[in-house]
Amino acid sequence: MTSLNQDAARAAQFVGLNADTITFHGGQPLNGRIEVRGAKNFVTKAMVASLLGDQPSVLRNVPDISDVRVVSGLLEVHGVKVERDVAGGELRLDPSNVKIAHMAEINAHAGSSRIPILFCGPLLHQLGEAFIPDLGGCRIGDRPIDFHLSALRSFGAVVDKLPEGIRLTAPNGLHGAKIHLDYPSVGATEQVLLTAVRAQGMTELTNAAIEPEIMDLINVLQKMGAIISVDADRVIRIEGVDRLGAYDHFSLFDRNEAASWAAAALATNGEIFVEGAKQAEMLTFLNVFRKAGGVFEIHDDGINFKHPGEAGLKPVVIETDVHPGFMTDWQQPLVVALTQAPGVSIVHETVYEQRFGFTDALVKMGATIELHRECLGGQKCRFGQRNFVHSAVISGPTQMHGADIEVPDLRGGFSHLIAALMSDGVSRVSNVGIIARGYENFLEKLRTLGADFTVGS
Ligand SMILES: CC(=O)N[C@H]1[C@@H](OP(=O)(O)OP(=O)(O)OC[C@H]2O[C@@H](n3ccc(=O)[nH]c3=O)[C@H](O)[C@@H]2O)O[C@H](CO)[C@@H](O)[C@@H]1O
Ligand SMILES: C=C(OP(=O)(O)O)C(=O)O
Repeated sequence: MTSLNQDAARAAQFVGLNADTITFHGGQPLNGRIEVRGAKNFVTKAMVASLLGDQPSVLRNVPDISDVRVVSGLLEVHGVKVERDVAGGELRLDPSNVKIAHMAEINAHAGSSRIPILFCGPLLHQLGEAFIPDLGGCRIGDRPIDFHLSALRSFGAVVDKLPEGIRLTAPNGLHGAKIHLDYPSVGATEQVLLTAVRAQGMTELTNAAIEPEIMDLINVLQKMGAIISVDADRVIRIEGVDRLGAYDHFSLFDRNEAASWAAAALATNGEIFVEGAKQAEMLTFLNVFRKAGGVFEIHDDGINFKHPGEAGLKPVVIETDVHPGFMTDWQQPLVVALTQAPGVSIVHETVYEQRFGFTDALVKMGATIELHRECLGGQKCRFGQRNFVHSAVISGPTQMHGADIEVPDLRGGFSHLIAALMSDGVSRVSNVGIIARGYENFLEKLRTLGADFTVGS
C-alpha cells in the first residue's frame, strides 16, 4: 500500500496544489453558491465500463478530481485513448487498442484509488488476463476484497497470488453464475455487473447493493448493449451478450459532495446553494438534515441548505447503512455540525469498522465526542461483537478552537476543513491533497463562499 503522505502529495499534485497545508482563519459563516458535478463513485466506474466496448464512449459532467486522473492513467496504460476537456467536463474514451499492461505500470498509476480492482472483468473479457495492484482508497477499515475474488472465481476466473500481486486469467472463458453477497458491497456489485455483461449466459446476483451510482452504471451498460434487470429484494439479473458498443452519458451528480456542503452550511451558521444537487438521491440525507434543525429548499437547478438561525440545531441519532439508508460518506461532515447541537447525538457506523479516526482532531479543537465499541443504534451490526470502536456520542454545543490538524482520509478531511472554518482562531490543516480525490476545486469553492485562508503554513 502507498503511504498516506504519498497519496496526499500525489493527489495534491494532480490538482496543482503546491502546498499540502492550508492555514484557516475561522469563525466566518460560509455563504453563497457552488456547483457540484458528476459523482466520484460513479464517473470512475463508468470510465472502466468503456473498456468493455468496441467503440469510443463519451462521458459528460466529469469533475476534475484526482481519482478521475488516476483512472484515466490506468486506462491509458491499458491502451485506451483518453481525450479530456477538463473545463467542459467531457471525456472521450476509445478502447479500440486495448493491451496488456505490466504490473509495475499498473502499480505506478493505481496509488490513491480502489478502482483498479474493477478492471478485472473487462480486461479478462478483452485480453484474457488482468492484474490487481495495491489498492488505495480511504483507510477506514480493513476493506478486504474477498467478495470480488469469490465472484470472479464463480465466473470461471483463475486467481493466482504472486509475490508481485494478484494475477487473473480465464482459460475457459467467463460464464454467468449465481452469486450471493454476504453484505451488499458496492464494489463487489459493480465487479459482478462489469463481468457478467459479457459472460456467457445468465448471472443472478442476490443481496446486491443498489446505490444510485450503481443504477447509473447500469444505465451506462444498457446504453452499451447490456441486458440487466433490477428486481425486488436486491436481486440483479444479467443476460450476457457477445459484444458491447459505446455510451454517451451525462453523469449523475455527486450526492456525497452535496451533503458535505450542506453540512458545512449547518456547521458554520451559513447558507449554501448547491447547484446540481437533486432531491431523489438525497432523500435520506434531507430527512436527517431537517431533523438536525437544518433548513433546505429544493429548486430545479439545485438545493439551498441553510442554518436555522436562532431556532438552533437539534441532536440526532443516526445509523449509517447501505442505500437507501444514511450513507456512510455523509456522517463525517455532519458530525462536525452536530458538535453545535445542544444535547447528545449518536452516530452508529455500520458500514466501516474504523471510520471515527477523524474525531481525534475535533476533540483536540474542543468537541466532546466519546467513542464506543457497542452498537449504539437501533440494530446490532457486524462490528458489535468484534471489538471495533464504531459508535460515537457527540455532546454539544462546544466552542471549537483553532488547532494544527492532519487530514486522515477524504471525508474526514472535508470535515476537518469545516471544523477549521467554524472554530475561532487559526487552524493549520495538513495533508489536504487527499481531499482532491473527491472534491473538485474545493479551495476555489471555499473562497467563493467567503472562507478566509492562505495556502501554506
Ligand atoms: C469508490 C467508491 O465507490 N467508494 C464507495 C464504495 O466503496 P466500496 O465499494 O469499497 O465499499 P463496499 O460497499 O464494497 O464496502 C462495504 C463493506 O463491505 C466490506 N467488504 C467489501 C468488499 C469485500 O470484498 N469484502 C468486504 O467485506 C467492506 O469492508 C465494508 O465493510 O462504497 C462505500 C459504501 O457506500 C462508500 O463509502 C465508498 O465511498
Ligand atoms: C470511502 C470513500 O471513497 P473510496 O472508496 O474511494 O476510498 C469516500 O468517497 O468517502
